[in-house]
Amino acid sequence: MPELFIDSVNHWFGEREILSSVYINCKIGEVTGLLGRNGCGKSTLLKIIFGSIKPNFKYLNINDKVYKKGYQSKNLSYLPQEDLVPDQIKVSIAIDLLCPKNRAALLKIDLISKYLNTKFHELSGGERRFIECLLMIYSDNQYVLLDEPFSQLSPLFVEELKSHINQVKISKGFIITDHYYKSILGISDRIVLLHNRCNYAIKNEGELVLHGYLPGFTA
Ligand SMILES: Nc1ncnc2c1ncn2[C@@H]1O[C@H](COP(=O)(O)OP(=O)(O)OP(=O)(O)O)[C@@H](O)[C@H]1O
Repeated sequence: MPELFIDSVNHWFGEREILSSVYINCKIGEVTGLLGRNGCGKSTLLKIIFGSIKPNFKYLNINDKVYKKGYQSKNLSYLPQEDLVPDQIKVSIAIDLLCPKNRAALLKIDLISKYLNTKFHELSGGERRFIECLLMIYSDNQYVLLDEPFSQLSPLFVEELKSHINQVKISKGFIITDHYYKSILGISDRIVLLHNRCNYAIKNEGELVLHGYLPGFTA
């Protein structure tokens, strides 16, 4: 099955080791949920996969080909925590640039058709985030990295976004991180926790307590 995986990720910021022998993957048809405490290195890991941070070491493989930077595969979309599209670009132009093959599907979405001729800086923070997430979900690429897609969104937008991810995931692989952990648990086929610089495969919510991500009861 086609797959993106990154192995043996090692990264230091100055004297501090952030990631140590980290592995994460996603297959086509799958959502991998990435959880972890503030500052544990989730965004750094996504940036390393995309290629905007050069780590001390990593092995990145996308569809059986090795890459130095994920974006060089021309098959990887990445939503950073920050704004994605420049302020002065209109929604319609962003669709042409990022999702030409899926324009028709995007035009069926109410908020997109409403704001087609609107510039990104004229949208509210949540509207902008929602549309930027959709641009990545419906991008022409097979693999999609989403860094905190839900955090600025009202509950209805969160549900709508989850439904779009479910609709397209048959032909795509996602790695998604967010602190709306219930949404991540709900939408993911697998959960990876970053903790103490390492990755852990998580089988249930109890293990998130065990590893200190969720608060738990002590005897
Ligand atoms: N450019 C940088 N230079 C030095 N340290 C950095 C840099 N970027 C991030 N860090 C540090 O690396 C650690 C991991 O940061 P990162 O943004 O990857 O965490 P995160 O898991 O995404 O956190 P959050 O959930 O709060 O968004 C943090 O302690 C942060 O202070």
